[in-house]
Amino acid sequence: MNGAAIELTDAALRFGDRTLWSGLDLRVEPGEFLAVLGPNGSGKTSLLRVLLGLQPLSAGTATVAGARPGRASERVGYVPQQRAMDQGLTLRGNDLVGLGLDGHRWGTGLLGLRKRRHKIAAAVESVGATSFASSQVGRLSGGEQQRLRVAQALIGDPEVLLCDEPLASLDLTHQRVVSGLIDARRRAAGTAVLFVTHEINPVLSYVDRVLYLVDGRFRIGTPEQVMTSATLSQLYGTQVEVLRIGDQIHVAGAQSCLCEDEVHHEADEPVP
Ligand SMILES: Nc1ncnc2c1ncn2[C@@H]1O[C@H](COP(=O)(O)OP(=O)(O)OP(=O)(O)O)[C@@H](O)[C@H]1O
Repeated sequence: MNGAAIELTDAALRFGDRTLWSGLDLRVEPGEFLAVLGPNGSGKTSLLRVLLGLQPLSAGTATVAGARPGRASERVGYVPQQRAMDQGLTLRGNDLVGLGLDGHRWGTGLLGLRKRRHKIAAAVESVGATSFASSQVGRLSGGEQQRLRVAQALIGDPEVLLCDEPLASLDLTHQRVVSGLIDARRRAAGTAVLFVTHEINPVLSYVDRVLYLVDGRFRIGTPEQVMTSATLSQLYGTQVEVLRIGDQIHVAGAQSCLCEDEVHHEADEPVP
């Protein structure tokens, strides 16, 4: 792919009187890992919705995988937040992953079906899900379901991977597995990753740059540039302390901020 994987120019998003962000210039390169951080309601998911073509910008322009948002969906993968699927869901893991394939590309003949099956098996194997991919997804654990969602998002070999808090409600082990899979793909295939998260620590070693949104303001830069007491205090408009403990970053003092220390539990209950 020539040029940026994602490009926003002087982009703004407003709902009524409220400006979520404006004057946003962002260029994400192929293979880059960009973390999008910010408190609840700062517009992280809305940014993803813009890039998916589900939400028009109020001003400015956006390009994703070389096209207007939503126009190149076969070149864009999407990993949603982990949510336990209905236990009664009889869809099998392999079929869930297969939903990520563009049906037209494979045809309906025997050859097409065989190629499709191989492609699904390879995607399932790449996320270490072979042993449970023929089970009904409703009976799988949250971590297993999330691995299948990553396989579904990656099976079409996307140029851009959009992730909406894919680690939320996963335990630490599965956070590592899922984020490691995403990192491995962008290194191997040059997939650009835009990763919305409340917690930077599970992905800190992968993050090239951070887009940090707070109440209409934002900062873009490397974690070293953005995750400092001075920068976050300025963004939040109040004193915020950023502490580096070992290889982790802890943010203290920002009201409803990063929630770095929030404990996540594996979601067992279906979320309505
Ligand atoms: N279509 C819409 N119409 C009006 N307001 C909206 C719409 N979509 C989102 N909002 C508002 O925009 C704000 C930002 O929402 P968004 O979901 O993007 O935040 P977020 O940063 O992802 O938050 P969280 O961390 O809680 O998931 C919220 O206050 C939300 O209510």
